[in-house]
Amino acid sequence: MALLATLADFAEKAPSFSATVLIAGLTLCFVIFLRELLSKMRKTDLPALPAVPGLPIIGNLLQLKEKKPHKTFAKWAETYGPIYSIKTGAHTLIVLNSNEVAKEAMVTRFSSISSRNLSNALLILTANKNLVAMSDYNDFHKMVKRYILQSVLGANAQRRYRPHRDTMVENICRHLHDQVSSSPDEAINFRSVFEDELFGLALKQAVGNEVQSIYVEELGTVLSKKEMFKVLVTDFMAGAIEVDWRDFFPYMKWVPYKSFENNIHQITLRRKILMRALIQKRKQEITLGQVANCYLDRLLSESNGLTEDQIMVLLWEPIIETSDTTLVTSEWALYELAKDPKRQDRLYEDIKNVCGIEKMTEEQLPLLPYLGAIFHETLRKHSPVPIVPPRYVHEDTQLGGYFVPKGSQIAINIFGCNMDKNRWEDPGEWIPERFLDEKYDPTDLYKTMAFGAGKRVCAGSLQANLIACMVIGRMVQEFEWRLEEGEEEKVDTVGLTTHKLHPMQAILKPRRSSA
Ligand code: HEM
Repeated sequence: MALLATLADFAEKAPSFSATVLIAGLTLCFVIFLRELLSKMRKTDLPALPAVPGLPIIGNLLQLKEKKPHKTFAKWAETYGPIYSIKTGAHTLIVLNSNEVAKEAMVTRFSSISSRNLSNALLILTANKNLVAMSDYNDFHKMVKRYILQSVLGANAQRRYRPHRDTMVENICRHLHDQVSSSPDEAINFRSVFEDELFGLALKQAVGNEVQSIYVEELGTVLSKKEMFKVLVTDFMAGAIEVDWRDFFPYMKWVPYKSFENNIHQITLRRKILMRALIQKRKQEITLGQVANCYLDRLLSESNGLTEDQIMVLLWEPIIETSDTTLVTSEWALYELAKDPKRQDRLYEDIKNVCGIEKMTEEQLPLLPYLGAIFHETLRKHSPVPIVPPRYVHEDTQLGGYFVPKGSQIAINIFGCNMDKNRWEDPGEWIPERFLDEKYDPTDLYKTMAFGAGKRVCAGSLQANLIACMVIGRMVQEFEWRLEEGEEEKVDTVGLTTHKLHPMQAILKPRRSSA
């Protein structure tokens, strides 16, 4: 009111027309300012978030020493509820553990929480957020998401790559048959066979062929496919969980941490050199007129505006994404089936009823709802991406009825959502039948939060579904699976995604001849 009176007083002394305009303008500004202030005050009237008690300066960091924060977060949710805050050094991290609050953050309040907050390691490894999955939500993101969907992950592109997937599945069957026939009583490491084939598929989609080896001029040596896998996949996965303590104390950024920096820079440099060689190889093939219809061809033809470094990381993205989470899902599903003969028999009978003596095909997937249920239950219990790459709140907002201030970081704990006792009966048990309930649409890929939600939902969910379901189904159609003794207890995970720490060892008995 005092401000309004001062304005009136000022107007009396000013020439009448311009004074009226001025008063109107200033009054409008004041009303806007007042509205903003009131809306802020209303927000802060919301209750404060429950906070997990921690220590001064370091907050809850010591409680997160074990490299499986998703499990600690889910445990805290039992005491503090589905949404609470913790302190990670200088930062406030808001942790979401139920489908309701996670969806509110990913869909309803997305516009206030749409940018990424990456660790120092991830910033370097993603060449400053140049991946579709790690970029902020902006024009660059929309453009490169369109590229990857049109060229690799969308329905049309996946139809084009169908022969590659079929070849991959049959190669896996052939390798396993060979191993079983040469040593029938020996346990088999399914992962080592699948990993190699899946990486081959990733290379075919990205650069047009499987590349069994490549001469890398900058290294002066030939790299085998196994060595390429290490440079492009394994090293990144290890680097991504490297902790730089300066992430938690930004005011200490000036302190050098040489061992961390050297390690991450080495990983990035080796990847860059190898990707450059792969790109060079494809460019030579293009000049020779070899058609491949791969992602690189598209990136090169669309490259106006994309730098060489951007093309390199964008091309690398589907290689790492194809090679990891689908493998995690398929291995856990086969582990659960090998442990559970009754459910394995049920799946086998279903496949036999639908396919007879013929090999199962992708066209038959919609006719196999139990296989679909196995896929979704595995995604739920083993949450391949347990925590969504952190988001950043760039304007004041609210979640779950609590005020969430600008500057907070958000961790969406998918594992916590999938273990929520209020949503899932016996969440710790693997019960695929729960997804046969008629409340679920069999074609819905998003029955759990495994793929995220909203505008940043996983772009690779269709590919993941096709590959994992075909691999699980064909493996059970081809072999009877039993865990080797002592395997049942080996449920520990390692890494950024929920990789089985000990690759599954299973005894396989062929159900069909290798022909
Ligand atoms: C079972 C397998 C998979 C799971 C559980 C999974 C899960 C996820 C999750 C949780 C996100 C983050 C969503 C967010 O930030 O809100 C994501 C994003 C993404 N995923 Fe997947 N993913 C899988 C397979 C794949 C595959 C095979 C590819 C590609 C080859 C892929 C490509 C992507 C991309 C490009 C994004 C970024 C989407 C965007 O930011 O707009 N994913 N995925």
